[in-house]
Amino acid sequence: MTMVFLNKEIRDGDNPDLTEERKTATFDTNKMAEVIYGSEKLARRRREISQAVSLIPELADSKPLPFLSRNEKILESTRKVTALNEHLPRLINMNDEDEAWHIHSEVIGFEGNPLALHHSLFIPPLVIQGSDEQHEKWLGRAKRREIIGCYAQTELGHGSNIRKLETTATYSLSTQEFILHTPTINALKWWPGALGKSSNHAVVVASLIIKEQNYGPHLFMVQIRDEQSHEPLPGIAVGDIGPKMAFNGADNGFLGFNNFRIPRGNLLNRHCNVEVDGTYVRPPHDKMNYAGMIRVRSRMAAEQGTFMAQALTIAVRYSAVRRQGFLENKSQEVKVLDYQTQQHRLFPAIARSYAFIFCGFETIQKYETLQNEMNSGNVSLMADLHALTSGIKSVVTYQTGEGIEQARMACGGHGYSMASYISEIYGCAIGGCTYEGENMVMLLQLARYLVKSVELAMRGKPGDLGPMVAYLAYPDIKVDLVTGPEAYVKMFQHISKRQSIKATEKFHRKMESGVSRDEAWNQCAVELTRASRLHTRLYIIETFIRRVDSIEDLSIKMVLTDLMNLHLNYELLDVASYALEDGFMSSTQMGFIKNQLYSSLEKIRPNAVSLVDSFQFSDLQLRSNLLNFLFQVLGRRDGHVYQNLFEWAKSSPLNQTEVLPSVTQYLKPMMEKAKL
Ligand SMILES: CCCCCCCC/C=C\CCCCCCCCCCCCC/C=C/C(=O)SCCNC(=O)CCNC(=O)[C@H](O)C(C)(C)COP(=O)(O)OP(=O)(O)OC[C@H]1O[C@@H](n2cnc3c(N)ncnc32)[C@H](O)[C@@H]1OP(=O)(O)O
Ligand SMILES: Cc1cc2nc3c(=O)[nH]c(=O)nc-3n(C[C@H](O)[C@H](O)[C@H](O)COP(=O)(O)OP(=O)(O)OC[C@H]3O[C@@H](n4cnc5c(N)ncnc54)[C@H](O)[C@@H]3O)c2cc1C
Repeated sequence: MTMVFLNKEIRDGDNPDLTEERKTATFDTNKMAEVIYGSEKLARRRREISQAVSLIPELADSKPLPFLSRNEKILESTRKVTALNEHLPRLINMNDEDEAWHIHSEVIGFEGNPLALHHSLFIPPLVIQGSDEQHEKWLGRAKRREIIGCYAQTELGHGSNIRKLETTATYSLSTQEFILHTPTINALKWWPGALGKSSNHAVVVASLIIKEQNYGPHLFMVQIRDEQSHEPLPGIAVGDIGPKMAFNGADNGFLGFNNFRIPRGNLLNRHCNVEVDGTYVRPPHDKMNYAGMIRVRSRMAAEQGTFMAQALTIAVRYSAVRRQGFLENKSQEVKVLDYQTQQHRLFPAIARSYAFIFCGFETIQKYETLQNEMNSGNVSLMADLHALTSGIKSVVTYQTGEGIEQARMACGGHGYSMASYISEIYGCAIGGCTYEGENMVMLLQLARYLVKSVELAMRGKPGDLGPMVAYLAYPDIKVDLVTGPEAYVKMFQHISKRQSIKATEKFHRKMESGVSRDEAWNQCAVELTRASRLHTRLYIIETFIRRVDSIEDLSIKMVLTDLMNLHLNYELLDVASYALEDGFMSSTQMGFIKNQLYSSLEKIRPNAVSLVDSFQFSDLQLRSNLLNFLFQVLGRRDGHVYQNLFEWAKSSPLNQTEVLPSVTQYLKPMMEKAKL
């Protein structure tokens, strides 16, 4: 059998323009995949899983999703995810989250499904916050999918400010139960994925009230629907919140409680507790109940990096088969990928995808360390990781949105068609700017940390600064960018440090002038978010450099060095005004950065297709598969775009009849009337 992803594999019948691209690559895409996914085993397992999935027709879409109604989409995503459930034990290692994530994204894609949140937001908080006894009771059932769950925190009136959640869980001393209640419409849970119609359990976040004292948000395991009839339990109102910008194969929902009682043992109590007599046992960290959110945010860089990579795979392959206009040779139109503007649109985004994935690996590992430490009662790492992941989730989601949108535009008119699949990827990815903490709110969380760090440095205590912010106390020494990546890091450190200090000083000046702390903070908020972005971008650059330094294979190292140099120059150019402002960067250096950037584009050009091929997304994953050629078609590995676009259009329900009712009912009478 032919393996799908051999390096430079040339298949008979592939579009020759793509074949030519694959021949020019200077490296092995399988080896690059090992670097992207972290090991030979992980990369190989992904290929094996993709191969196995492609041989199971029931795991492919049975109809083109853009042509389906909302109900049909939910039915189809549920059909696929339950069919997948049957095959899973044979296809993946059930204890391996990476394999599970990969196979779900192959089969489900970006449209969402009723189990998407079960594994990413229902089981993890149960694991993190539940006691051994609670694991015994619910975890096995959840993992076996005997029950389906979601994470119900956000309310109609409050999402960002979770201290003000209005849903209450009042402890009843007499019955030793919690009484869940939704006092107002605003207090309805609103948004939780898979809550609306699919879940029968939820981890609910509610304000814990004991003897009229409010102890803030806590997590409770709540059964919301009958396990046999699937009807909502008495005292519960639940439903779907309606169509969204994307993710319409999932049923995001609302949930209200009318004095709904749950046993005392349903408070997830690994780290805190309410004893029988109502005594509250505090967790080791004030924000322990927020730990699950750090976990999700720590995964977002890698996740969003792969979202952007999928859009770029589609756009780069398409750009290599799309010919339009002329350069020197007037006898043949050029591939649009040869235009410098097209390269400038796509290549920096490829570099960011790599950067986000590398950075994501680091944050996931950091979270795992935190989790182990928390399990043994050490919460000292929480503040640092909260600050770091708050910044990273905000920067990567925003830049991923930018990158996907550029990918769409790079496909011209066909990018606007749902046949490109890019709008679906965009709709899902851009949600990341909002979910898991609205970006501005999270940038301001990181800013708190930066301001505190600057204050420490100002008080002459640089030794107290953690490694992530040690640079805030470094002296300013001018750098020569020609010397390489370290000089770029130093330049970025200067920019980031200066902005953090400026924002902190402004904040102090406001307070000294008599403005209250909160008001002063708000008056400096834009400057503070700028500091957070710069700090985060610096961190991402550093992770990129660390990763490239660690690579041994020379051919891979060379192409990744080109990509890293592109990243360094693109990022620095983007923030150059900060360094020009105080003369730290000269206009000559600015010119140098631009020239380096343009020369990086040229260097990357012959490897562009192979750099995206290296992500090894299957045609199924890009909804461009051969088996189901009627679906989204722009990113096909074989490059046969046009005939498949035509097939796609022919399959539109509108084309199943020649004369539509809109014509007979309205247009024809209008035209007839005009003739009179
Ligand atoms: C076996 C098979 C398995 C298969 C499984 C596979 C599954 C795969 C499935 C599918 C794959 C398909 C692929 C397609 C993918 C599609 C993906 C799309 C999915 C979409 C899913 C979306 C899910 C979304 C979920 C949610 O959004 S849940 C809700 C999230 N909500 C928030 O994030 C709220 C944000 N707000 C807050 O976090 C807080 O309110 C706050 C902003 C942090 C403020 O909190 P507050 O208490 O008010 O604190 P402050 O006063 O501001 O600060 C005080 C202090 O506390 C510190 N602090 C704050 N938080 C933390 C913390 N977490 N840790 C540590 N410290 C913290 C803060 O720094 C302050 O410190 P200082 O005082 O020292 O400054
Ligand atoms: C696709 C999707 C899936 C989701 N899934 C879930 C889920 O499974 N479970 C769940 O519980 N929730 C879920 N959510 C909800 C999500 O977590 C919240 O929408 C998110 O936390 C933002 O909160 P909000 O809606 O209250 O925004 P708001 O806070 O109302 O934001 C509105 C504006 O106010 C600004 N703002 C708010 N507070 C401040 C501040 N302090 N300083 C400066 N500016 C501020 C914001 O920056 C923003 O510009 C989901 C949301 C989406 C879009």
